[in-house]
Amino acid sequence: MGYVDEVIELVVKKNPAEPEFHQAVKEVLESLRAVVDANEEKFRKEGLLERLVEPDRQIKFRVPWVDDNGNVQVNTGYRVQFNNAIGPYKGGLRLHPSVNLGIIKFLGFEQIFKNSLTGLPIGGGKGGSDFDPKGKSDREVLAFCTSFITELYKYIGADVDVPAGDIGTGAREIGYMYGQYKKITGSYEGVLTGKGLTFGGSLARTEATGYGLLYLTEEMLKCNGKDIKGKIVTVSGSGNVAIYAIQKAHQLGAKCVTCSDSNGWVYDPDGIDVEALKEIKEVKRERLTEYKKYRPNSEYHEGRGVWTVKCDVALPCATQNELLLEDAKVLVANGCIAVAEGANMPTTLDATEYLQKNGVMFAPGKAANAGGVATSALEMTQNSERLSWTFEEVDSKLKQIMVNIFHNLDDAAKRYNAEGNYVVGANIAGFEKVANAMLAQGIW
Ligand SMILES: NC(=O)C1=CN([C@@H]2O[C@H](COP(=O)(O)OP(=O)(O)OC[C@H]3O[C@@H](n4cnc5c(N)ncnc54)[C@H](O)[C@@H]3O)[C@@H](O)[C@H]2O)C=CC1
Ligand SMILES: O=C(O)CCC(=O)C(=O)O
Repeated sequence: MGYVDEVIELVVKKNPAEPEFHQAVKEVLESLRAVVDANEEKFRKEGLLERLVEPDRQIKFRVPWVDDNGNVQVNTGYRVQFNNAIGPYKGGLRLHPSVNLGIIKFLGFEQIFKNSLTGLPIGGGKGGSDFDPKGKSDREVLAFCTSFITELYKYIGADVDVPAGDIGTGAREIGYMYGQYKKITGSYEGVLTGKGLTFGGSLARTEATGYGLLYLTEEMLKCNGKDIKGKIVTVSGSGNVAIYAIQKAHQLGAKCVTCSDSNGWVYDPDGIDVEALKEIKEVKRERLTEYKKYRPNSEYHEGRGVWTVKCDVALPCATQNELLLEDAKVLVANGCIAVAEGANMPTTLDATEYLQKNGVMFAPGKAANAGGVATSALEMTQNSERLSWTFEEVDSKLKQIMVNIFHNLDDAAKRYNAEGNYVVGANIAGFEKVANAMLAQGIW
Protein backbone atom coordinates (compact mmCIF):
# COMPACT_ATOMS: atom_id res chain seq x y z
CA MET A 1 0.00 0.00 0.00
CA GLY A 2 1.34 3.47 -0.90
CA TYR A 3 1.74 6.43 1.45
CA VAL A 4 -1.47 8.12 0.21
CA ASP A 5 -3.58 5.00 0.84
CA GLU A 6 -2.02 4.49 4.27
CA VAL A 7 -2.91 8.03 5.33
CA ILE A 8 -6.47 7.76 3.98
CA GLU A 9 -6.88 4.53 5.96
CA LEU A 10 -5.46 6.20 9.06
CA VAL A 11 -7.93 9.09 8.77
CA VAL A 12 -10.90 6.71 8.52
CA LYS A 13 -9.64 4.67 11.48
CA LYS A 14 -8.95 7.67 13.71
CA ASN A 15 -12.14 9.56 12.84
CA PRO A 16 -14.73 6.81 12.26
CA ALA A 17 -17.87 8.97 12.52
CA GLU A 18 -16.80 11.71 10.09
CA PRO A 19 -17.78 10.65 6.53
CA GLU A 20 -17.60 14.16 5.04
CA PHE A 21 -14.07 14.56 6.41
CA HIS A 22 -13.08 11.19 4.89
CA GLN A 23 -14.52 12.32 1.55
CA ALA A 24 -12.58 15.59 1.52
CA VAL A 25 -9.30 13.93 2.53
CA LYS A 26 -9.77 11.21 -0.08
CA GLU A 27 -10.45 13.71 -2.85
CA VAL A 28 -7.38 15.78 -2.00
CA LEU A 29 -4.87 13.02 -1.26
CA GLU A 30 -5.82 10.85 -4.23
CA SER A 31 -5.18 13.72 -6.59
CA LEU A 32 -1.79 14.39 -4.95
CA ARG A 33 -0.49 10.90 -5.80
CA ALA A 34 1.91 12.10 -8.50
CA VAL A 35 3.50 14.72 -6.20
CA VAL A 36 3.62 12.36 -3.23
CA ASP A 37 5.12 9.53 -5.27
CA ALA A 38 7.86 11.86 -6.53
CA ASN A 39 8.76 12.88 -2.95
CA GLU A 40 7.68 9.83 -0.97
CA GLU A 41 10.83 9.25 1.07
CA LYS A 42 11.08 12.86 2.24
CA PHE A 43 7.37 13.29 2.94
CA ARG A 44 7.22 10.01 4.91
CA LYS A 45 10.26 10.90 7.00
CA GLU A 46 8.72 14.29 7.77
CA GLY A 47 5.29 12.77 8.52
CA LEU A 48 3.98 15.46 6.19
CA LEU A 49 0.64 13.91 5.24
CA GLU A 50 -0.08 12.72 8.79
CA ARG A 51 0.48 16.30 9.99
CA LEU A 52 -1.63 17.74 7.19
CA VAL A 53 -4.73 15.67 8.05
CA GLU A 54 -4.57 16.34 11.81
CA PRO A 55 -5.84 19.82 12.79
CA ASP A 56 -3.55 22.07 14.82
CA ARG A 57 -6.41 22.12 17.35
CA GLN A 58 -10.16 21.54 17.68
CA ILE A 59 -12.16 23.73 20.02
CA LYS A 60 -15.60 22.50 21.10
CA PHE A 61 -17.76 24.41 23.56
CA ARG A 62 -21.19 24.88 25.09
CA VAL A 63 -23.32 27.79 23.83
CA PRO A 64 -26.20 28.51 26.24
CA TRP A 65 -28.67 31.26 25.34
CA VAL A 66 -32.17 32.38 26.38
CA ASP A 67 -35.05 32.05 23.89
CA ASP A 68 -38.05 34.39 23.60
CA ASN A 69 -40.03 32.27 26.10
CA GLY A 70 -37.36 32.78 28.73
CA ASN A 71 -36.07 29.20 28.44
CA VAL A 72 -32.38 28.35 28.24
CA GLN A 73 -31.35 26.57 25.02
CA VAL A 74 -27.98 24.87 24.61
CA ASN A 75 -26.06 24.47 21.35
CA THR A 76 -22.58 23.17 20.60
CA GLY A 77 -19.95 25.52 19.17
CA TYR A 78 -16.86 24.49 17.18
CA ARG A 79 -13.72 26.07 15.79
CA VAL A 80 -11.20 23.84 14.04
CA GLN A 81 -7.88 25.62 13.55
CA PHE A 82 -6.52 23.33 10.90
CA ASN A 83 -3.27 24.72 9.56
CA ASN A 84 -1.50 28.09 9.88
CA ALA A 85 1.61 27.34 7.82
CA ILE A 86 1.03 30.25 5.44
CA GLY A 87 -0.98 32.71 7.56
CA PRO A 88 -3.48 33.15 10.39
CA TYR A 89 -6.36 30.65 10.40
CA LYS A 90 -9.12 31.93 8.13
CA GLY A 91 -12.53 30.50 7.31
CA GLY A 92 -16.23 30.90 7.95
CA LEU A 93 -18.66 30.00 10.71
CA ARG A 94 -21.56 27.73 9.71
CA LEU A 95 -24.82 27.95 11.66
CA HIS A 96 -27.02 25.01 10.63
CA PRO A 97 -28.63 22.10 12.53
CA SER A 98 -26.55 19.59 10.53
CA VAL A 99 -23.25 20.95 11.88
CA ASN A 100 -21.02 18.46 13.71
CA LEU A 101 -17.27 18.06 14.17
CA GLY A 102 -16.82 16.02 10.96
CA ILE A 103 -18.50 18.69 8.82
CA ILE A 104 -16.39 21.46 10.33
CA LYS A 105 -13.25 19.36 9.78
CA PHE A 106 -14.08 18.72 6.11
CA LEU A 107 -14.65 22.43 5.59
CA GLY A 108 -11.47 23.38 7.50
CA PHE A 109 -9.39 20.89 5.54
CA GLU A 110 -10.68 22.22 2.20
CA GLN A 111 -10.03 25.75 3.40
CA ILE A 112 -6.26 25.08 3.76
CA PHE A 113 -5.86 24.48 0.01
CA LYS A 114 -8.42 27.06 -1.08
CA ASN A 115 -6.73 29.79 0.94
CA SER A 116 -3.36 28.77 -0.47
CA LEU A 117 -4.75 29.01 -4.02
CA THR A 118 -5.77 32.65 -3.47
CA GLY A 119 -2.06 33.55 -3.32
CA LEU A 120 -2.74 35.51 -0.11
CA PRO A 121 -1.24 34.81 3.35
CA ILE A 122 -4.12 32.96 5.05
CA GLY A 123 -4.18 29.58 6.78
CA GLY A 124 -7.13 27.19 7.03
CA GLY A 125 -9.83 27.06 9.70
CA LYS A 126 -13.58 26.70 10.05
CA GLY A 127 -16.19 26.82 12.78
CA GLY A 128 -19.85 26.99 13.55
CA SER A 129 -22.64 25.53 15.57
CA ASP A 130 -25.72 23.32 15.30
CA PHE A 131 -27.81 26.44 16.04
CA ASP A 132 -30.52 27.01 13.42
CA PRO A 133 -31.11 30.72 12.72
CA LYS A 134 -34.20 29.89 10.65
CA GLY A 135 -37.37 31.13 12.35
CA LYS A 136 -35.48 32.77 15.23
CA SER A 137 -36.18 36.36 16.22
CA ASP A 138 -33.43 39.00 15.95
CA ARG A 139 -33.21 38.97 19.74
CA GLU A 140 -32.66 35.20 19.81
CA VAL A 141 -29.98 35.41 17.11
CA LEU A 142 -28.30 38.18 19.14
CA ALA A 143 -28.45 36.04 22.29
CA PHE A 144 -26.87 33.08 20.50
CA CYS A 145 -24.14 35.12 18.77
CA THR A 146 -23.24 36.90 22.03
CA SER A 147 -22.89 33.61 23.89
CA PHE A 148 -20.97 31.97 21.02
CA ILE A 149 -18.34 34.69 20.79
CA THR A 150 -18.09 35.04 24.58
CA GLU A 151 -16.36 31.65 24.49
CA LEU A 152 -14.69 31.82 21.07
CA TYR A 153 -13.05 35.24 21.65
CA LYS A 154 -10.31 33.53 23.69
CA TYR A 155 -9.01 31.71 20.63
CA ILE A 156 -9.25 34.31 17.82
CA GLY A 157 -7.57 37.60 16.89
CA ALA A 158 -6.58 39.66 13.84
CA ASP A 159 -3.20 37.87 13.61
CA VAL A 160 -4.36 34.54 15.04
CA ASP A 161 -7.66 33.38 13.57
CA VAL A 162 -10.17 35.46 11.62
CA PRO A 163 -13.65 33.88 11.25
CA ALA A 164 -16.27 35.03 8.70
CA GLY A 165 -19.66 34.04 7.29
CA ASP A 166 -20.87 30.76 5.80
CA ILE A 167 -24.28 29.05 5.69
CA GLY A 168 -26.54 30.79 8.22
CA THR A 169 -23.96 33.45 9.09
CA GLY A 170 -24.34 36.73 7.26
CA ALA A 171 -23.82 40.43 8.01
CA ARG A 172 -26.31 40.42 10.92
CA GLU A 173 -24.55 37.59 12.78
CA ILE A 174 -21.04 38.94 12.08
CA GLY A 175 -22.15 42.37 13.39
CA TYR A 176 -23.48 40.88 16.64
CA MET A 177 -20.30 38.84 17.14
CA TYR A 178 -18.05 41.80 16.40
CA GLY A 179 -19.88 43.98 18.95
CA GLN A 180 -19.45 41.40 21.69
CA TYR A 181 -15.78 40.75 20.82
CA LYS A 182 -15.11 44.48 21.06
CA LYS A 183 -16.96 44.74 24.37
CA ILE A 184 -15.00 41.88 25.96
CA THR A 185 -11.54 42.73 24.63
CA GLY A 186 -11.76 46.49 24.20
CA SER A 187 -9.91 45.98 20.94
CA TYR A 188 -11.05 47.45 17.62
CA GLU A 189 -9.35 45.05 15.22
CA GLY A 190 -10.02 43.08 12.04
CA VAL A 191 -10.89 39.91 13.95
CA LEU A 192 -13.87 39.01 11.74
CA THR A 193 -14.54 39.61 8.04
CA GLY A 194 -17.83 40.24 6.31
CA LYS A 195 -18.32 43.17 8.69
CA GLY A 196 -20.75 46.03 7.98
CA LEU A 197 -19.39 48.81 5.79
CA THR A 198 -19.54 51.36 8.64
CA PHE A 199 -17.21 49.35 10.88
CA GLY A 200 -14.41 47.92 8.76
CA GLY A 201 -16.21 45.78 6.20
CA SER A 202 -15.02 45.69 2.60
CA LEU A 203 -17.06 46.76 -0.37
CA ALA A 204 -17.70 43.76 -2.66
CA ARG A 205 -17.28 41.13 0.11
CA THR A 206 -21.03 40.40 -0.06
CA GLU A 207 -20.84 39.82 -3.82
CA ALA A 208 -17.37 38.24 -3.84
CA THR A 209 -18.03 34.50 -3.75
CA GLY A 210 -20.72 34.56 -6.44
CA TYR A 211 -18.90 37.08 -8.62
CA GLY A 212 -15.62 35.20 -8.22
CA LEU A 213 -17.33 31.96 -9.24
CA LEU A 214 -18.39 33.56 -12.51
CA TYR A 215 -14.98 35.17 -13.14
CA LEU A 216 -13.33 31.78 -12.83
CA THR A 217 -16.02 30.04 -14.90
CA GLU A 218 -15.69 32.69 -17.61
CA GLU A 219 -11.90 32.19 -17.74
CA MET A 220 -12.22 28.38 -17.80
CA LEU A 221 -14.69 28.56 -20.70
CA LYS A 222 -12.54 31.09 -22.54
CA CYS A 223 -9.43 28.91 -22.25
CA ASN A 224 -11.46 26.03 -23.68
CA GLY A 225 -12.67 28.05 -26.66
CA LYS A 226 -16.15 28.84 -25.26
CA ASP A 227 -17.96 32.01 -24.20
CA ILE A 228 -20.16 32.43 -21.12
CA LYS A 229 -22.28 34.90 -23.10
CA GLY A 230 -25.55 33.37 -24.26
CA LYS A 231 -25.22 30.26 -22.09
CA ILE A 232 -28.10 28.81 -20.08
CA VAL A 233 -27.04 28.42 -16.46
CA THR A 234 -28.63 26.47 -13.62
CA VAL A 235 -27.88 27.45 -10.02
CA SER A 236 -28.85 25.65 -6.81
CA GLY A 237 -29.24 27.51 -3.50
CA SER A 238 -30.62 30.97 -2.95
CA GLY A 239 -28.28 32.34 -0.33
CA ASN A 240 -25.30 34.65 -0.50
CA VAL A 241 -23.30 32.67 -3.05
CA ALA A 242 -26.25 31.81 -5.31
CA ILE A 243 -27.71 35.33 -5.45
CA TYR A 244 -24.50 37.01 -6.57
CA ALA A 245 -23.57 34.17 -8.91
CA ILE A 246 -26.90 34.70 -10.69
CA GLN A 247 -26.39 38.47 -10.77
CA LYS A 248 -22.91 38.21 -12.31
CA ALA A 249 -24.02 35.49 -14.75
CA HIS A 250 -26.65 37.91 -16.06
CA GLN A 251 -24.14 40.78 -16.23
CA LEU A 252 -21.89 38.56 -18.36
CA GLY A 253 -24.72 37.83 -20.80
CA ALA A 254 -25.72 34.35 -19.62
CA LYS A 255 -29.25 33.43 -18.52
CA CYS A 256 -29.71 31.73 -15.18
CA VAL A 257 -33.04 29.91 -14.96
CA THR A 258 -33.10 28.14 -11.56
CA CYS A 259 -32.48 28.52 -7.84
CA SER A 260 -33.44 26.42 -4.80
CA ASP A 261 -33.68 26.21 -1.04
CA SER A 262 -33.86 23.24 1.29
CA ASN A 263 -37.61 22.80 0.59
CA GLY A 264 -37.88 23.21 -3.19
CA TRP A 265 -36.73 24.87 -6.38
CA VAL A 266 -37.74 27.51 -8.90
CA TYR A 267 -37.62 27.41 -12.70
CA ASP A 268 -37.95 30.81 -14.34
CA PRO A 269 -37.68 30.51 -18.15
CA ASP A 270 -37.17 34.28 -18.48
CA GLY A 271 -34.19 34.26 -16.11
CA ILE A 272 -34.22 34.54 -12.31
CA ASP A 273 -35.20 38.01 -11.08
CA VAL A 274 -32.31 38.82 -8.72
CA GLU A 275 -34.06 41.78 -7.09
CA ALA A 276 -37.07 39.60 -6.23
CA LEU A 277 -34.75 36.91 -4.88
CA LYS A 278 -32.90 39.43 -2.72
CA GLU A 279 -36.18 40.78 -1.35
CA ILE A 280 -37.36 37.26 -0.46
CA LYS A 281 -34.11 35.91 0.98
CA GLU A 282 -32.08 38.88 2.23
CA VAL A 283 -34.83 41.21 3.43
CA LYS A 284 -37.87 39.10 4.32
CA ARG A 285 -36.02 35.82 5.03
CA GLU A 286 -38.88 33.85 3.43
CA ARG A 287 -39.15 30.57 1.51
CA LEU A 288 -38.89 30.33 -2.29
CA THR A 289 -42.61 29.59 -2.52
CA GLU A 290 -42.93 33.41 -2.45
CA TYR A 291 -41.06 33.81 -5.77
CA LYS A 292 -44.13 33.12 -7.90
CA LYS A 293 -45.82 36.21 -6.45
CA TYR A 294 -43.11 38.32 -8.11
CA ARG A 295 -42.83 36.23 -11.31
CA PRO A 296 -46.15 34.59 -12.30
CA ASN A 297 -44.52 32.84 -15.30
CA SER A 298 -42.16 30.88 -13.09
CA GLU A 299 -42.66 27.38 -11.67
CA TYR A 300 -42.10 26.25 -8.07
CA HIS A 301 -41.48 22.55 -7.33
CA GLU A 302 -41.13 20.82 -3.97
CA GLY A 303 -38.01 18.68 -3.37
CA ARG A 304 -34.84 18.65 -5.45
CA GLY A 305 -34.76 18.94 -9.24
CA VAL A 306 -32.54 21.82 -10.38
CA TRP A 307 -30.19 19.44 -12.23
CA THR A 308 -33.02 18.05 -14.39
CA VAL A 309 -33.26 21.41 -16.20
CA LYS A 310 -31.35 21.51 -19.48
CA CYS A 311 -28.35 23.81 -19.20
CA ASP A 312 -24.91 24.60 -20.61
CA VAL A 313 -23.34 25.46 -17.27
CA ALA A 314 -24.32 24.15 -13.81
CA LEU A 315 -23.35 26.00 -10.63
CA PRO A 316 -24.11 24.14 -7.38
CA CYS A 317 -24.22 26.89 -4.71
CA ALA A 318 -26.18 25.37 -1.79
CA THR A 319 -24.39 22.76 0.31
CA GLN A 320 -22.23 19.60 0.34
CA ASN A 321 -23.23 16.46 -1.58
CA GLU A 322 -26.14 18.05 -3.45
CA LEU A 323 -25.06 16.95 -6.95
CA LEU A 324 -25.16 13.15 -7.10
CA LEU A 325 -24.16 10.60 -9.74
CA GLU A 326 -27.75 10.41 -11.02
CA ASP A 327 -27.74 14.22 -11.44
CA ALA A 328 -24.39 14.11 -13.26
CA LYS A 329 -25.85 11.59 -15.72
CA VAL A 330 -28.78 13.89 -16.48
CA LEU A 331 -26.49 16.91 -16.90
CA VAL A 332 -24.32 15.01 -19.39
CA ALA A 333 -27.35 13.67 -21.29
CA ASN A 334 -28.66 17.26 -21.52
CA GLY A 335 -25.43 18.55 -23.06
CA CYS A 336 -23.98 20.44 -20.07
CA ILE A 337 -20.41 21.58 -20.85
CA ALA A 338 -19.22 22.91 -17.49
CA VAL A 339 -19.81 22.53 -13.75
CA ALA A 340 -18.26 24.99 -11.31
CA GLU A 341 -18.77 24.58 -7.56
CA GLY A 342 -19.96 27.66 -5.68
CA ALA A 343 -20.62 25.60 -2.55
CA ASN A 344 -18.04 23.53 -0.68
CA MET A 345 -17.91 19.91 -1.94
CA PRO A 346 -21.42 19.96 -3.48
CA THR A 347 -20.53 17.21 -5.96
CA THR A 348 -20.01 13.64 -4.77
CA LEU A 349 -16.78 11.88 -5.79
CA ASP A 350 -18.53 9.50 -8.22
CA ALA A 351 -20.47 12.37 -9.82
CA THR A 352 -17.25 14.38 -10.29
CA GLU A 353 -15.57 11.41 -11.92
CA TYR A 354 -18.54 10.83 -14.23
CA LEU A 355 -18.61 14.48 -15.34
CA GLN A 356 -14.88 14.52 -16.02
CA LYS A 357 -14.95 11.22 -17.90
CA ASN A 358 -17.70 12.61 -20.12
CA GLY A 359 -15.75 15.71 -21.07
CA VAL A 360 -17.52 18.21 -18.79
CA MET A 361 -15.16 20.96 -17.57
CA PHE A 362 -15.20 20.72 -13.78
CA ALA A 363 -13.97 23.50 -11.47
CA PRO A 364 -13.78 22.33 -7.82
CA GLY A 365 -15.07 24.56 -5.02
CA LYS A 366 -11.68 25.18 -3.46
CA ALA A 367 -10.78 27.10 -6.63
CA ALA A 368 -14.16 28.26 -7.93
CA ASN A 369 -15.53 29.69 -4.67
CA ALA A 370 -12.22 31.09 -3.39
CA GLY A 371 -13.28 34.65 -4.25
CA GLY A 372 -15.11 34.98 -0.93
CA VAL A 373 -12.17 34.21 1.30
CA ALA A 374 -9.81 36.11 -1.03
CA THR A 375 -11.93 39.23 -0.57
CA SER A 376 -11.99 38.57 3.18
CA ALA A 377 -8.19 38.69 3.03
CA LEU A 378 -8.50 42.00 1.15
CA GLU A 379 -10.76 43.17 4.01
CA MET A 380 -7.99 42.22 6.47
CA THR A 381 -5.50 44.24 4.42
CA GLN A 382 -7.78 47.29 4.42
CA ASN A 383 -8.27 46.95 8.21
CA SER A 384 -4.49 46.82 8.74
CA GLU A 385 -4.01 49.86 6.52
CA ARG A 386 -6.91 51.70 8.20
CA LEU A 387 -8.22 52.39 4.71
CA SER A 388 -11.26 51.47 2.60
CA TRP A 389 -10.94 50.74 -1.09
CA THR A 390 -13.64 51.47 -3.67
CA PHE A 391 -15.94 48.76 -5.00
CA GLU A 392 -14.18 48.86 -8.37
CA GLU A 393 -10.76 48.47 -6.76
CA VAL A 394 -11.79 45.40 -4.74
CA ASP A 395 -13.75 43.90 -7.64
CA SER A 396 -10.85 44.27 -10.07
CA LYS A 397 -8.44 42.65 -7.57
CA LEU A 398 -10.98 39.83 -7.10
CA LYS A 399 -11.24 39.28 -10.84
CA GLN A 400 -7.46 39.15 -11.19
CA ILE A 401 -7.19 36.68 -8.31
CA MET A 402 -9.78 34.35 -9.89
CA VAL A 403 -8.09 34.49 -13.30
CA ASN A 404 -4.73 33.73 -11.62
CA ILE A 405 -6.23 30.82 -9.69
CA PHE A 406 -7.53 29.28 -12.91
CA HIS A 407 -4.15 29.57 -14.63
CA ASN A 408 -2.27 28.22 -11.60
CA LEU A 409 -4.40 25.11 -11.45
CA ASP A 410 -4.39 24.69 -15.21
CA ASP A 411 -0.56 24.88 -15.18
CA ALA A 412 -0.26 22.48 -12.23
CA ALA A 413 -2.48 19.94 -14.02
CA LYS A 414 -0.31 20.23 -17.13
CA ARG A 415 2.94 19.83 -15.13
CA TYR A 416 1.66 16.50 -13.79
CA ASN A 417 0.28 15.17 -17.10
CA ALA A 418 -3.32 15.71 -16.09
CA GLU A 419 -4.25 18.45 -18.56
CA GLY A 420 -7.86 19.59 -18.15
CA ASN A 421 -8.23 17.86 -14.76
CA TYR A 422 -8.83 20.93 -12.62
CA VAL A 423 -9.41 18.87 -9.47
CA VAL A 424 -5.88 17.50 -9.67
CA GLY A 425 -4.56 20.95 -10.66
CA ALA A 426 -6.26 22.76 -7.74
CA ASN A 427 -5.16 20.23 -5.14
CA ILE A 428 -1.56 20.18 -6.34
CA ALA A 429 -1.27 23.97 -6.67
CA GLY A 430 -2.84 24.49 -3.23
CA PHE A 431 -0.75 21.76 -1.59
CA GLU A 432 2.66 22.80 -2.94
CA LYS A 433 2.79 26.15 -1.14
CA VAL A 434 1.50 24.74 2.17
CA ALA A 435 3.88 21.74 2.03
CA ASN A 436 6.88 23.99 1.34
CA ALA A 437 5.98 26.24 4.25
CA MET A 438 5.45 23.28 6.59
CA LEU A 439 8.75 21.67 5.65
CA ALA A 440 10.58 24.98 6.15
CA GLN A 441 9.12 25.57 9.61
CA GLY A 442 10.43 22.46 11.40
CA ILE A 443 8.22 20.00 13.23
CA TRP A 444 4.90 21.30 14.58
N1 LIG B 1 -20.60 32.85 1.86
C1 LIG B 1 -19.38 32.67 1.37
O1 LIG B 1 -18.62 33.64 1.21
C2 LIG B 1 -18.92 31.33 0.96
C3 LIG B 1 -19.75 30.23 0.98
N2 LIG B 1 -19.32 29.04 0.50
C4 LIG B 1 -20.18 27.87 0.47
O2 LIG B 1 -21.31 28.13 -0.35
C5 LIG B 1 -22.44 27.37 0.10
C6 LIG B 1 -23.61 28.31 0.33
O3 LIG B 1 -23.24 29.24 1.36
P1 LIG B 1 -23.95 30.66 1.53
O4 LIG B 1 -24.60 31.06 0.26
O5 LIG B 1 -22.97 31.54 2.16
O6 LIG B 1 -25.02 30.32 2.63
P2 LIG B 1 -26.46 30.95 2.86
O7 LIG B 1 -26.84 30.59 4.23
O8 LIG B 1 -26.49 32.37 2.45
O9 LIG B 1 -27.31 30.12 1.81
C7 LIG B 1 -27.32 28.72 1.80
C8 LIG B 1 -28.27 28.28 0.75
O10 LIG B 1 -28.23 26.88 0.61
C9 LIG B 1 -29.52 26.35 0.82
N3 LIG B 1 -29.37 25.08 1.53
C10 LIG B 1 -28.79 24.86 2.73
N4 LIG B 1 -28.89 23.57 3.05
C11 LIG B 1 -29.53 22.99 2.02
C12 LIG B 1 -29.93 21.68 1.75
N5 LIG B 1 -29.71 20.70 2.62
N6 LIG B 1 -30.56 21.44 0.58
C13 LIG B 1 -30.78 22.44 -0.33
N7 LIG B 1 -30.43 23.70 -0.11
C14 LIG B 1 -29.82 23.96 1.03
C15 LIG B 1 -30.24 27.36 1.67
O11 LIG B 1 -31.63 27.26 1.51
C16 LIG B 1 -29.69 28.64 1.10
O12 LIG B 1 -30.34 28.98 -0.07
C17 LIG B 1 -21.93 26.59 1.31
O13 LIG B 1 -21.45 25.34 0.88
C18 LIG B 1 -20.77 27.44 1.80
O14 LIG B 1 -19.86 26.68 2.57
C19 LIG B 1 -18.08 28.91 -0.07
C20 LIG B 1 -17.23 29.96 -0.12
C21 LIG B 1 -17.53 31.23 0.47
O1 LIG C 1 -14.41 34.66 4.07
C1 LIG C 1 -13.96 33.77 4.75
O2 LIG C 1 -13.07 33.91 5.58
C2 LIG C 1 -14.51 32.37 4.68
C3 LIG C 1 -15.28 31.99 3.51
C4 LIG C 1 -15.59 30.54 3.64
O3 LIG C 1 -16.07 30.11 4.67
C5 LIG C 1 -15.26 29.62 2.57
O4 LIG C 1 -14.43 29.95 1.75
O5 LIG C 1 -15.81 28.51 2.57
